[in-house]
Amino acid sequence: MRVTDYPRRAAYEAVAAVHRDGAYANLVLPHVLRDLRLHGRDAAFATELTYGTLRHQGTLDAIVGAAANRDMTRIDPPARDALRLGAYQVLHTRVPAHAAVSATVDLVRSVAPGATGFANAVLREVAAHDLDAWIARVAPPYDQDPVAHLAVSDSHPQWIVRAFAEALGGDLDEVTRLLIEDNQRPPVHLCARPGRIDAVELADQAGGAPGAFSPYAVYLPGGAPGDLPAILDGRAHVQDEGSQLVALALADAPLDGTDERWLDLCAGPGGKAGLLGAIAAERGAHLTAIEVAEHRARLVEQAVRGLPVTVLHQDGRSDLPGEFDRILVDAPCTGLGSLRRRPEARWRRQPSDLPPLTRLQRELLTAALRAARPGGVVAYVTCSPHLVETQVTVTEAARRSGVAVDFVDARPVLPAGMPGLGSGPTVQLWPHRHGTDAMFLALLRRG
Ligand SMILES: C[S@@+](CC[C@H](N)C(=O)[O-])C[C@H]1O[C@@H](n2cnc3c(N)ncnc32)[C@H](O)[C@@H]1O
Repeated sequence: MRVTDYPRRAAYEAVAAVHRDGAYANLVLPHVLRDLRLHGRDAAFATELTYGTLRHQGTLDAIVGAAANRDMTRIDPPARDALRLGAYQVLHTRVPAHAAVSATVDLVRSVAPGATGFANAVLREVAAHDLDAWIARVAPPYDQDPVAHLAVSDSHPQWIVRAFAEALGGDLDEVTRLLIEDNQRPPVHLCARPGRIDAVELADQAGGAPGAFSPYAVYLPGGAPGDLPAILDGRAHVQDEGSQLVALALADAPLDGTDERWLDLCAGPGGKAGLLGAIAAERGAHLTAIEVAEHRARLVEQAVRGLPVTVLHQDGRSDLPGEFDRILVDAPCTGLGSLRRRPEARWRRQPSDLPPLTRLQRELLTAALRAARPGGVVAYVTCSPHLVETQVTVTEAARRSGVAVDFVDARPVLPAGMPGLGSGPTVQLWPHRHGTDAMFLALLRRG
């Protein structure tokens, strides 16, 4: 393989590892880039190819399958992944079609030698039409079946498009904007830890800009923020602005009486515990952070070093240590609200994931409601907008908890002037409305 093709080779290795080994792109790609010694523009191109191909896989598969005149499942995995990468370059990048085709054929020659001629013919057919023309050919007509059309045109499984449409009240224009946003490279957000560094100073140091909503958010134009001094010494951490906002909403929810004992029931890896711990330090409160997975409990310990936080490695559904004034339930969920950040997640998640997750969510929220002192506040949070994980879980847990529960309107607790917060009392944030992950927030007060 020519040296100039190492970025494509890297993207192929990463995409193949995702499909073959169940790898996560964000974890495997850095290893591949290191092994192939790719930096700078080559690494950026390999990253763009990997993430873009995985995000657009639904659309690409429909097109490649049509161009090959056979179902994608009948193409051997190495040739299949190489064709996806080639089609991505042809249809979604500025790489000239002839260069994309010949580079992909070179790649196929090394990973699936018997399929070289086939790959050449299929990619030439792909390159014979532009993306819009292909979508018109392969997607069901929008006016007959808009969900099926959007699933192909904007590369999401149908069940996810349907779930988004339900959460957005059936507004298909908004659904389309959301799907388009899910296919973009997400910005990196930092959180300037209260009392440690302010957002303006962090923005200056990082070459970013202060966020629109969270007073602690900084937007970065790109790059890897891990080596910033403020991150290395614990004054800041990487965190989506929506995650900051829901944690802040718990800290700022109105409360009568004592306000010293805070609980984070699902703390790993510790993003929200880091922010809440920094606020607790300023207010003289103490946070207990619970996490059931041992390695994630260790990550929480690292994230809260120097803060008034006790980390407990245990199941959050039982033996909670006493009564609390404020409790965060950042529940395990499908993660459908952060598909921008995990390009393969949409193809891995299945509707069958929902029943066990929603049971766990109900049990964790019930345990939290029972552990809140009378008058205490519980924030239930998911990074999924799926109604079954949001409204249904909250309503069911409140009904079955055996304690009196009132909803607190979450909208006035969020920063003034935030648009698109709906009719309350719960709040759903959206990538296309707020530039955040699609975080859900319900604030509940124990009677
Ligand atoms: C959405 S993540 C929390 C993210 C975290 N709050 C943050 O901001 O970094 C959910 C966490 O709940 C943990 N978890 C799952 N079941 C649990 C249980 N029964 N008790 C406590 N934690 C649990 C998972 O291991 C996972 O780390």
